[in-house]
Amino acid sequence: MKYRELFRTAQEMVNSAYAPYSRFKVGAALLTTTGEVFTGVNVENSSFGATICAERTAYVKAISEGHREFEAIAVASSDGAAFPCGICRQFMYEFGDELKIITGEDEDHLRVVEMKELLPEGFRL
Ligand SMILES: O=c1ccn([C@H]2C[C@H](O)[C@@H](CO)O2)c(=O)[nH]1
Ligand SMILES: [Zn+2]
Repeated sequence: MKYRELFRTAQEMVNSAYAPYSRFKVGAALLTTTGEVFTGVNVENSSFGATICAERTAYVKAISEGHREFEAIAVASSDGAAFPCGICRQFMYEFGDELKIITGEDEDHLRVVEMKELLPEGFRL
């Protein structure tokens, strides 16, 4: 299953997270509609509000390389299933409400949900 592999890529990223404050490490793997994968981790900061989540790191990398269309994002953490936070939901909604979000405790317990379920009636200009 393609999403299983994407989730494994997210899991492989967890150790690269910079999370000295929360110790909650997150890895993400973002699949474009043309088949490229961009990874990301959470990067925390002494000024806590400056922290960027793994999901947005992956998006920023992909968008800055010219990509705009995304099929799915897998999210893995050092401590069980992680669903994207509210800021990330809004950030990702900008690029489509049909994105699949793959998360779970491990690759045998994956959940696949759609962006429009995570952020119904989302805001877009
Ligand atoms: O889906 C999530 C949820 C949380 N975090 C990060 C932000 C912060 O560094 C830490 C604790 O909230 O986890 C993510 O990267 N993605
Ligand atoms: Zn977030």
